[in-house]
Amino acid sequence: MQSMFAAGLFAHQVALVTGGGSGIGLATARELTALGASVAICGRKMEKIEAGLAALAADGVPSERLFGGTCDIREPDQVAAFVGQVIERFGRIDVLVNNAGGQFPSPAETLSPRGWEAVIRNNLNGTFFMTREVATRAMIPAKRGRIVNVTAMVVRGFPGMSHTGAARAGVENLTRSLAIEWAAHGIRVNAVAPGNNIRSSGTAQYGEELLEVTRKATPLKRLGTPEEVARVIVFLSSTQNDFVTGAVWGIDGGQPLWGELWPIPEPEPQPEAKG
Ligand SMILES: CCCCCCCCCCC/C=C/C(=O)SCCNC(=O)CCNC(=O)[C@H](O)C(C)(C)COP(=O)(O)OP(=O)(O)OC[C@H]1O[C@@H](n2cnc3c(N)ncnc32)[C@H](O)[C@@H]1OP(=O)(O)O
Ligand SMILES: NC(=O)C1=CN([C@@H]2O[C@H](COP(=O)(O)OP(=O)(O)OC[C@H]3O[C@@H](n4cnc5c(N)ncnc54)[C@H](OP(=O)(O)O)[C@@H]3O)[C@@H](O)[C@H]2O)C=CC1
Repeated sequence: MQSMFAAGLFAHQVALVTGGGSGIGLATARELTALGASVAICGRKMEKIEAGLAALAADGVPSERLFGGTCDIREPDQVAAFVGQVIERFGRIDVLVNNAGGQFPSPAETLSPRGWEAVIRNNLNGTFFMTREVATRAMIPAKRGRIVNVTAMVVRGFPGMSHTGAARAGVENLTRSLAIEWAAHGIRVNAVAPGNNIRSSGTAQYGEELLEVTRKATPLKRLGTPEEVARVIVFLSSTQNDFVTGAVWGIDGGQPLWGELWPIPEPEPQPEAKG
């Protein structure tokens, strides 16, 4: 794999990538390890983690620079245990990529309280639990760190998936708050917002038909790749942009600027206000 970054950019550094066993997370882990980082990946399913570790090993990354395990980011005890294992294994954490997340399509009016909570917990709570754990145990004591949150393109709301829209908007705001709170600790906090138009293991679950709708609604008229998202994550994770913090960078082929994202039922015209 040819990298656009300088060889050894992450030498002697340690990165933790949540959801690193597949898709954007794995592409990020591959780029970071190619640049010399030691990487820890986690997810709920061990088979995905094993597949991710195998892909990294096949790239030629030595096993002493790899660590993986199960951790559901929604569970603070599991988060604490995993972060403890990473620190025990590598002694430090320089970079945290909060990539784990996901949701399901549902109109707001039929979304159950448990369905709403499941998605808020998965995307907002989990990101906060992991971030606080890594910051307090590794980054704040070391007075250095870079955190990159992976959200989604929510500037136009997220009709059909309002739960994730709310959660991701929460993560974007958390990004800004922590960028300020932790600036004094030498920690930068940024986010990337992939469009709904990245072809990945994640979007495969939504089917080709919806992906074609999102492609057509993209000014660049193509889908993005996990590697294109990973390169921006890696740039923000590096020391090459030390004056960038609290930013949310879109990777979306111009999608927020133009076009119908996906069909929603045409609303009945509303009566004009009287008086
Ligand atoms: C019409 C608009 C469609 C827009 C499509 C746009 C095109 C693509 C854009 C894609 C952009 C984003 C891409 C990605 O995010 S890639 C990542 C893809 N992966 C996923 O999204 C999967 C992630 N899902 C999960 O991890 C889990 O399903 C989740 C954590 C969300 C929930 O798991 P959990 O174990 O907590 O859930 P439970 O089974 O305990 O259920 C809890 C309640 O949630 C309800 N639920 C769960 N799944 C569904 C479902 N598929 N549909 C409806 N409701 C669901 C469940 O019923 C429970 O509630 P109740 O007890 O009340 O029944
Ligand atoms: N692809 C796209 O177009 C877009 C993607 N995104 C976001 O980008 C991120 C990566 O998505 P992508 O690579 O496409 O999809 P994937 O489904 O391949 O990646 C999601 C990863 O997160 C892990 N994960 C999910 N929930 C949890 C949890 N509670 N605890 C720990 N790990 C978890 C999954 O592993 P496991 O199932 O084993 O837990 C999986 O490895 C996600 O947050 C996604 O929502 C946002 C916008 C668009």
